[in-house]
Amino acid sequence: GSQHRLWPEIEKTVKQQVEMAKLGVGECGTGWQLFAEDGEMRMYRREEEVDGMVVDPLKAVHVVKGITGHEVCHYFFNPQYRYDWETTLEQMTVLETISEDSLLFLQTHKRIWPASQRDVVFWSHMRKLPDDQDQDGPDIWTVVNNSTEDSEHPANAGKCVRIYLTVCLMCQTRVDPPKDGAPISRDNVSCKITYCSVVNPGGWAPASVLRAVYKREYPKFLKRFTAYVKNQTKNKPLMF
Ligand SMILES: O=S(=O)(CCO)c1ccc(-c2ccc(C3CCCC3)c([C@H]3C[C@H]3c3ccccn3)c2)cc1
Repeated sequence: GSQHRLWPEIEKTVKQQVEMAKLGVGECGTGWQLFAEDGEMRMYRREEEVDGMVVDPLKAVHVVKGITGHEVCHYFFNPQYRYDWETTLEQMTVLETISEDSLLFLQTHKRIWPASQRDVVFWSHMRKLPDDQDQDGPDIWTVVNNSTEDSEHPANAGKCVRIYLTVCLMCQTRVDPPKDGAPISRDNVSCKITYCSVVNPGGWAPASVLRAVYKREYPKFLKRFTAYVKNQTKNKPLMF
């Protein structure tokens, strides 16, 4: 059918974000600093400011047993689950269904004192991609969220400061088949999750407050979200 106005941007951004997510934190020698560790989860950030505002890029890598990349992306992308795991969310609206794997969201996040309340408009796209580093392995599943304009919801028209974000959740599934040729079970799968995010707070907020919020919220978010997916899928058939 005819192309949606956002489709070219979605295509370009998804490819770009997946390539960046594949880059390790050791590579490109730039200053990724480890700021949180919990079991298999490692969280890194780079300290960056734009116009005096903290926009620290974040990259998290986590390995979770018993779930697949398709399942992780399914529960991250679909709006009906979001209030279960996104604790800083106050309001979420699906403004437009662009396609069955692309949605336009408006979200308001809980106010973080002393900063004013924030909202964000972003498109969200879920995609399966061949894993070029492991041709005969399972595909990569990804969800990319990227801020965009929406004429019905202009920035800073109400009480909220509009933020701008790009988020990439990239999932690589690993299957270790049982020796005895038994069918694949949850004990034989694990998922390597790479979560990259850059959030521009949109208006001034004290750097110390923002960095403290990110330090607290991001590890909590990834732990809570992955625990949610494990709990939701534990008695369901595997989704590859
Ligand atoms: O991955 S997603 O696309 C999932 C869909 O919801 C995503 C993640 C995070 C955000 C977000 C938006 C605003 C803020 C701040 C900035 C200044 C004041 C509010 C934060 C800070 C609060 C931190 C935070 C970190 C991680 C998770 C949630 N909260 C995070 C939005 C979307």
